[in-house]
Amino acid sequence: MLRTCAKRLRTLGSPLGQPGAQRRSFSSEKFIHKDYALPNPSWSKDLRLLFDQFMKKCEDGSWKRLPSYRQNFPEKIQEFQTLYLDSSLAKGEQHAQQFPRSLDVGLGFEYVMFCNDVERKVLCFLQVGPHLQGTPGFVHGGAIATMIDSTTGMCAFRAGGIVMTANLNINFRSPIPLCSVVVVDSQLDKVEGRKVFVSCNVRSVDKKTLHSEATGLFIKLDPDKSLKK
Ligand SMILES: CCCCCCCC(=O)SCCNC(=O)CCNC(=O)[C@H](O)C(C)(C)COP(=O)(O)OP(=O)(O)OC[C@H]1O[C@@H](n2cnc3c(N)ncnc32)[C@H](O)[C@@H]1OP(=O)(O)O
Repeated sequence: MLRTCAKRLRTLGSPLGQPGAQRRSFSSEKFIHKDYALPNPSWSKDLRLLFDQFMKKCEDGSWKRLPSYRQNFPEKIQEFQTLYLDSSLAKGEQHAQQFPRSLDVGLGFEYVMFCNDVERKVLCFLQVGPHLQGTPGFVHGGAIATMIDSTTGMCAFRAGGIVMTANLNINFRSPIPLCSVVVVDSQLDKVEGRKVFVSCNVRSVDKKTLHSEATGLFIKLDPDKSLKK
């Protein structure tokens, strides 16, 4: 698996595999966004197949592919700061990046999410790159938690708007081989006032191996309470 992974990365070549390549340049006049939830040469056959399969499911409108960017749109940052931060604390954070998109292409998290708002589900097809190693040959638990948080967070966001993770409970059942592809499957359980409950499992592509199970509690942010920095 690792050898295949290294081979795919070599084919990426320059400039994609180089540190700093594909960085977005920021200026208030021109903000370039690249959608990273689309196939690139680092994607394995498994990831590509899942992507193609779900793009077909999008044709009747039941499923939607969710685009994914490294940086938030400036107007969204502004809106968030205006609503939830004490104005005296609000600072421009134009150079901040979304953590799961901050590693170079093919080395970290390669993923695409699809949602089904009727079934209240978000699925993430994830290829775990060689820079996410924990125990030799396997993915770091924190990297798995990151993608569980992101996927369940997206599921909660689609139901409740702007939310933050209040509690995340994960059982790691079997290790994930580095460079493999897994499916993070999240389901909205219930919404109680500002509390959004989501559950999730992580399985191998053939569904035979259960890697992790999790539950998350997300809280819808209250515009009357400012977040402290
Ligand atoms: C699309 C985007 C995907 C992104 C995914 C990534 C998301 C993240 O990783 S967010 C980063 C990690 N999370 C954080 O840093 C959050 C830190 N915590 C906080 O800021 C606050 O505790 C926050 C905002 C969650 C809640 O604060 P606040 O709005 O004051 O809510 P609060 O009034 O305390 O609680 C509301 C309700 O939730 C309950 N609650 C809050 N926290 C918890 C908790 N940890 N466990 C159980 N219940 C809780 C309260 O008991 C209360 O219940 P009830 O209404 O029944 O009395």
